[in-house]
Amino acid sequence: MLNLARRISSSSRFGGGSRRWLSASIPGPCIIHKRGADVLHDPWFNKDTGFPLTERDRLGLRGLLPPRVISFEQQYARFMDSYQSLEKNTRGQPEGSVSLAKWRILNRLHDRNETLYYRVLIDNIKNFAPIIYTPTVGLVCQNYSGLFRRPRGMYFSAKDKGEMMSMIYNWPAQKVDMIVLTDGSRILGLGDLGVQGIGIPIGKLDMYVAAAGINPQRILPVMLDVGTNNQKLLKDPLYLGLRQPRLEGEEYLEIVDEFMEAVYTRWPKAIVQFEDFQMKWAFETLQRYRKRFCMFNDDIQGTAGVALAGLLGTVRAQGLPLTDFVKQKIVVVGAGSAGLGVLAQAVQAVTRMAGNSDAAQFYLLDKDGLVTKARKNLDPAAAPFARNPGEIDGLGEGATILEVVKKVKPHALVGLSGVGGIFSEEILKAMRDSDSPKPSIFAMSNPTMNAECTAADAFKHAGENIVFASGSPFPNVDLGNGKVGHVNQANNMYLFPGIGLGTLVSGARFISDGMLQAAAECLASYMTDEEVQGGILYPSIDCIRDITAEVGAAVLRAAVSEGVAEGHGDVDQKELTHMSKEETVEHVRKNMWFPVYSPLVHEK
Ligand SMILES: NC(=O)c1ccc[n+]([C@@H]2O[C@H](COP(=O)([O-])OP(=O)(O)OC[C@H]3O[C@@H](n4cnc5c(N)ncnc54)[C@H](O)[C@@H]3O)[C@@H](O)[C@H]2O)c1
Ligand SMILES: O=C(O)C[C@H](O)C(=O)O
Ligand SMILES: [Mg+2]
Repeated sequence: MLNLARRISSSSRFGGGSRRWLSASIPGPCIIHKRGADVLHDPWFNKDTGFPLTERDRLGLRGLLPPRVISFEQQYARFMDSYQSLEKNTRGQPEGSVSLAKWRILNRLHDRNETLYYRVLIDNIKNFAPIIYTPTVGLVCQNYSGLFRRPRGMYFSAKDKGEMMSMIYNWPAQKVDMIVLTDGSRILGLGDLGVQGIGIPIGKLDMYVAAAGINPQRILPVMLDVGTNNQKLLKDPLYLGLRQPRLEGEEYLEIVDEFMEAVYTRWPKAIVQFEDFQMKWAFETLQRYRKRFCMFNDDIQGTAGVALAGLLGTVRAQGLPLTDFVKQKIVVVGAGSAGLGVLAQAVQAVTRMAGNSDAAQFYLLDKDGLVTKARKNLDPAAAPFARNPGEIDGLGEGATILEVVKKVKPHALVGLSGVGGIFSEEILKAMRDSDSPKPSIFAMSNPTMNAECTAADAFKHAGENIVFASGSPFPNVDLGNGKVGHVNQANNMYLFPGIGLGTLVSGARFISDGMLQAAAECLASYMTDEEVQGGILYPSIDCIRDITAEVGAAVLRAAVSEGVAEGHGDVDQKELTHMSKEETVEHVRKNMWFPVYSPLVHEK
């Protein structure tokens, strides 16, 4: 519901520096250089029927709107009414078309009135996240060329080589804080969707606004269109991207290099989040840019922190001290950017706890089964996690998931394969013999259809005492007798907004391992013992702004202690250094934008 008691932002509509929030109830003015119909057609300034009469006079709007002024609260209620009517009227219709209808109504509001859009999004994040983010965003990407009405964000294609440095100045905002970039090559578990993958940066940045209060006037979704290898799209007459196979090798890297140079020439303090790149480019670009630019890869690094926080939670759920993490047997299915990122961070955690990684009992499987040192053409990125063939009771190269689960009896089974339903009934039943009293099953692949198993199947086959997490939301499971199987959403949305916000407010030059580790540790320690004992590993998405403020503060403090923070806005590095933990959280919170109608003041 609309929360009128919230604090309001005085500043952010200017795009000029992030001034502190006011606790007073009068929002600061906003300078506007347009008048008349141009104001109504700019979603950033538009208030629809909410323009007060004096403002209508000042901005030349008189006569362009019906005479009655409708308050923000009334507009909000009217939108929610139409949304709820849509829900009622589409009951019983196919889920996909209902979700798309919901996405359309939200998208229309986004296109028309950003203030109202972000306010309803923030207040109803639990209901709307599955529409603007996973799983519906996957469907939107699959149908993007048909759904396209208006552009959002920027598109740089292979045909723009040599032009990017000037093209970047076509973006109308003077300042950009946060960019989410994709090349569309691995969209969720849906594969190569080419230019249609732009839906992902848009959805991620909506989460940045909702969860981290990044000013929406300073976000930029970007599609790097280097072609697609998706034959269906290449043949589709409506496909909006380049009709050519993906660039490879140096040709590909030259495009990404040029884009990165262009971005940092115009906005040297912008943060770039790489999203949904196929594995080879995800690792290569992270390696290539992470010390030169302020960037991170969400699928590798954001996912790793969320998974590690969840896995540490499952140790606590068993009533064990955190240091027992080193004894956990964890099977990860999927050796891509996400699976390898998770294992790398888990190994780092073991090393911190035990002094070295010898104790780690992790098992990695890909499409060819258990990854061992006997693997032909073993991927160097997977090599550190390859087991010796036969070291566990005859488990050899390429052993199946079922064989591995039966022999290893893992404490946790983590799915990051992108393959829906791969945790079969037999595999889930085998988890009943796990060495853990509360076996964990993380079906983290997105969207819902690609989850390794459903929540209901996990509780049905693996038993009621499991701890369950999925990447896309599932409803809690009714176990009968008043008992409920809790579903956690192990999604990087719990970390990337805080990583971005903490980095921004710290003014860090780059994103260090220490900053990422601090983010994961903060999330891991967020839940109480009682909650984790009840199988609840992550906070409710309803309080995503609170957790993001905490994560952001942890990231900021790590940046300060590692000496990479340079300060942001009118708060310099020295001032950041002197803030207590509580003051840092408050400072991060104060930097969050919050949507209200600001008085508009026209300037030529
Ligand atoms: N929940 C989250 O926060 C989150 C974050 C990142 C990625 N993901 C999801 O994880 C999935 C994988 O992402 P990625 O970037 O690692 O993809 P990727 O393409 O880099 O890797 C996929 C891996 O799965 C393996 N695989 C394919 N079929 C398999 C099978 N039948 N059995 C075992 N392994 C198999 C492949 O060999 C590959 O190693 C996607 O569905 C994505 O949506 C979820
Ligand atoms: O986009 C998500 O929901 C999580 C993750 O980044 C993914 O690629 O699946
Ligand atoms: Mg992703």
